Amino acid sequence: MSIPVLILSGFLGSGKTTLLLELLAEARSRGLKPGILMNELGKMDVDGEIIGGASQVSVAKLLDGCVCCSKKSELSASLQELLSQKPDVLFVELTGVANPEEVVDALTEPALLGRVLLKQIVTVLDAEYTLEYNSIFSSDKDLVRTLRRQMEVADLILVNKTDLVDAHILQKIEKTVRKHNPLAPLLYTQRSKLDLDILLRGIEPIPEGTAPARQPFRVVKGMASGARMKEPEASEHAAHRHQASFSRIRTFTLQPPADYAISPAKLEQFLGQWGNRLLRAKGYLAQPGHAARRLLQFAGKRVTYSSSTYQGEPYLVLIGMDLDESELLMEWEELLPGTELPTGRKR
Ligand SMILES: Nc1nc2c(ncn2[C@@H]2O[C@H](COP(=O)(O)OP(=O)(O)OP(=O)(O)O)[C@@H](O)[C@H]2O)c(=O)[nH]1
Repeated sequence: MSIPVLILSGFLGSGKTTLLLELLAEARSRGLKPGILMNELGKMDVDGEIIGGASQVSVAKLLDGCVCCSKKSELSASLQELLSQKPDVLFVELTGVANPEEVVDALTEPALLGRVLLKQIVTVLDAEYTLEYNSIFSSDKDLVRTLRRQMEVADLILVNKTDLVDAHILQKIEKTVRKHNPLAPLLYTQRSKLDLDILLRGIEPIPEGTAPARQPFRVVKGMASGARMKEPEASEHAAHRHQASFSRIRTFTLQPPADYAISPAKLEQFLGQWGNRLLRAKGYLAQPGHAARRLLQFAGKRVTYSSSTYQGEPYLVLIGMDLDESELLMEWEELLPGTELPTGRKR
């Protein structure tokens, strides 16, 4: 069974920790055991102290670095540590300058694939400062880009601290938000208070003895006889129903046949065709001329390859927003007939 993950993003001081405290209280009243991952930029673990003092829950902390960059490798290890304590739900609070998709990326590490399920990304906006942060005149480019990204990928947007601004500011914020995310529900909040059923609906205590999920929850296999999607076992269906992801960001795991080496040119053509809908891709694949699996990374529309010691089945994870599954599957099928066996034989 995969553990649902809620990602809390939003700029510094917008109200993420306040929301997390609300979520913890609600989770407790629902009999849920949460695990928390907190990421702080400074060395001082301020929020961890607040949370730790407030509840008896498993907390993992990544200090002095943003998960996007320096802490990325530790993120997967921390999440695994949290999972070993058998939580019913994971809350991940990001630093204000993190892109939520970077965490989604970490959720697709081999050790976590299929053990966690992204439920929703919540972005909290500070009503007092959002317009200023978003203005290209008063903010630096990176900051504006991050803020917009946080809005774009959100499944729910909270405009918080409404007590500090007038109604016309809220209207302007809504206009700005809608430019970047026309779909996500937008709520106005004070002290990050909302009907938390919106976030926790369908998350239930996991009965003792339930086996943890081992398989990727969405496996698409490329096969000579035609691609197919791995269907969940009958017993998994109920779990999948109530654990449905409500996120626009989805991950897909593509598995080429074990001994097919995919040429970089074809792979890049495949990756390039999704435009902005493909946020990131990575995986371990066989490549012509290389005996060992190669690590592929696709980020910011650039592809890089590096050597790896990975010895498992090859796979490619795609992280996309509004990616169409059947379209993806069709194109993946197209890609495979052109692949080459490592020996040079054509398929
Ligand atoms: N006036 C007002 N203050 C708020 C509201 N929500 C949160 N705060 C306060 O704003 C401050 C920052 O809130 P946090 O929840 O710590 O914000 P955060 O996003 O976790 O901040 P970082 O961890 O620095 O990124 C705290 O002092 C909160 O009590 C609100 O709706 N109105």
